[in-house]
Amino acid sequence: MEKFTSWFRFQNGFFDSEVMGLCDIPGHGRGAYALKDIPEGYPLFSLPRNLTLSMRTSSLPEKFGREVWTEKGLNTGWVGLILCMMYEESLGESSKWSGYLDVLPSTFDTPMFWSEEDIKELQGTAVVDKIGRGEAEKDYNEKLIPAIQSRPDLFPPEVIPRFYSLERYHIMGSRILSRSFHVSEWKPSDHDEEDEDEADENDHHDGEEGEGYVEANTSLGSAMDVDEPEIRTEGDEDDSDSDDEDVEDPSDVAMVPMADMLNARFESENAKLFYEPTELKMITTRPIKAGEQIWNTYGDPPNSDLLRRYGHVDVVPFPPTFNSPICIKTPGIEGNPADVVEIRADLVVESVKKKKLASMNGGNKGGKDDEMKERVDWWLEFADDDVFVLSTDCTVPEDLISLARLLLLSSSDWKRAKEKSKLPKPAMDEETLPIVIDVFERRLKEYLTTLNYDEAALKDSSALSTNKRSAIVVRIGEKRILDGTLQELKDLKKKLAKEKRDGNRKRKVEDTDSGRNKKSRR
Ligand SMILES: C[S@@+](CC[C@H](N)C(=O)[O-])C[C@H]1O[C@@H](n2cnc3c(N)ncnc32)[C@H](O)[C@@H]1O
Repeated sequence: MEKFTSWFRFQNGFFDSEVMGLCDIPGHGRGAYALKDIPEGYPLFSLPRNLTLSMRTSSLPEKFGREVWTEKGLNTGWVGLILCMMYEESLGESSKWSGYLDVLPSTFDTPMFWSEEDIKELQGTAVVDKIGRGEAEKDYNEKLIPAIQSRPDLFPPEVIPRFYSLERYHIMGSRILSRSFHVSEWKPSDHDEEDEDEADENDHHDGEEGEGYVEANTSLGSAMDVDEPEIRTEGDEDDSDSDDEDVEDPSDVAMVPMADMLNARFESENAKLFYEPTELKMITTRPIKAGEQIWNTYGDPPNSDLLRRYGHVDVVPFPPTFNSPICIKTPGIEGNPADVVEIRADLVVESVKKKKLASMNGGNKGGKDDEMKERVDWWLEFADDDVFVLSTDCTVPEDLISLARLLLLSSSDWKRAKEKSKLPKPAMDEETLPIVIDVFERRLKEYLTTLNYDEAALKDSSALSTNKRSAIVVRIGEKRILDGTLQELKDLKKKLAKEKRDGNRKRKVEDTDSGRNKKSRR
C-alpha cells in the first residue's frame, strides 16, 4: 500500500496518514481504519479532480478524436471508460494512473464470475436476470473490437491479446461496477447563492449551513445504476427532447483513487466524498474511534444488488426500532434490512387466470384470454414497471393489489374503468386476498429450496464456499419477506372470515329476531 500512497501524493493527492491507515481486513479485502479518534467533519484525504480516471480525464478520447469516439458508440454505456482503462493500463509506467491501476483487484466474487452450478443457487432471486454477461459481451464485440481495429497506431495488434481481451474487458467492467463514483462536472451556476435551495434538492447538496462542501453525487458504485445508457439503442442519444434528465452521462462515471479503498456496511457510513470546484474530499460524517473501520456508503442496497455489484452481502442485526413482521416472528434476527423481493406482474395475471378458469368450468376460454390480454396491455400503459418490489416491512405493493382487482373486474366494470381511464383502488378485499396469497405462494416456489432448509444450511456454514453462503443469504432475505407477508395476509384472511361469520351470525340473529317479532306481531 505504501507504493500506492506515495503515487497518490506524487499526483498531488493529500492523505492524512496520521489519522487514517489502509490494511487488509478479514472478509472485507482492503479497507481504511482510524489510527486515532477522529471528529466529525474531518478531511481524511483529498484529490484533484483530474486525478479521477474517466472519459473526461483519460487522454484516449482526444487521441481517438471525439467525433469518431461518438460515431463508434463509445460515448454510451461503460464501454468507453473500459477502453480508457485498458488503454491506460497498456501504457504501463507512462500512464498517469499506473500507481493506481497496479493496485486494483483482478478477481471478484460477483456472480459474473461464478460457475453455472453456483449461479443455480441463485435461482428465484433478483440476481440471475441482471448479471448481464451477454449484454457486456455484445458491447465488447460490436463496439470495442471494431474501435481498436480501426486504430492500430493506438492499439498495436501485438498488445491486443494482453490488454484488450474479453477477460480484461470483464475485469475492467467489474472494477467500474464495484468501485466507480458518479462525479459530475463542476458547474458554478449550480451553486450560485440564489439557486441554493433548488440546487440543494436537485444536486445532492449537503445542505448543512456553513459546511462549505458539496456532497459528491456519489454513494460509491452509484455509477452502477447506469443501466439506462447500456440499453439505449443507437440514435437514442440524439433525442434532445427526451425527458430523462436522470439518465446518467457516461462521462460522469469515474474511478476515484483512494476513495474506492473504503468498504461499506448497512447504515454504518462515517465518511463521505464531497466535491469542490477543483478537488474531491473524503470527510468524516460521524466521530470515529481509534481502531474503527472507516466506512463509506454504497447506498445501502439489498443483498441481491450488493452481491451482483460488489460480490459480498450484508448480515447485520436488524435495528431494534425496526417495525417489521419479520422481526416479530424472529426476534434478534440478522440480515440486510434493505432487502427486497421482486414479483413479476405476470404472476398476478396467472393467478387470476387460474381462478377464472376454475370458476368457468370449461366456458369460453379463448374470449376471456383476449379480454385479459387487453386489460394487461391497458395496465402496462399506466404502470411504471411490470415488476413489484416488496421490502422488509412486508407491505403488499398497492400497484399489485390494483392490478389484481383490475383483472378481477366484471366485463361491465372493466369497460367503465377503461372509459374513465381509472385503475381500481388498491383496497384488499375478500376476492383479491386469495389471489395475492396465491401469487406469493407461487413466488416462493421459484426458489429451489425452502426457507427452513436455507436457515439450517446457513447455521452450519463452515463447509460452504463463499459463493454458496452468499447465495443462501440472498435467498433467506427474500424468502423472509415473502414468508412474513404471507403470514400477514393469512392473518387478514382469518380476520375477514371471522368478521364475515360474525356478520352472518348477527344477521341470522337479527333475522330470527325479526322473525320472532313478526310471529309475535301475528
Ligand atoms: C470500493 S471497494 C473497497 C475496497 C476493497 N475492499 C479493496 O480491497 O480494494 C469495494 C469492494 O470491497 C469489498 N467490500 C466492501 N464492503 C464490504 C463488506 N461490508 N463486506 C465484505 N466485503 C466488502 C467488496 O469486495 C467490494 O467489491
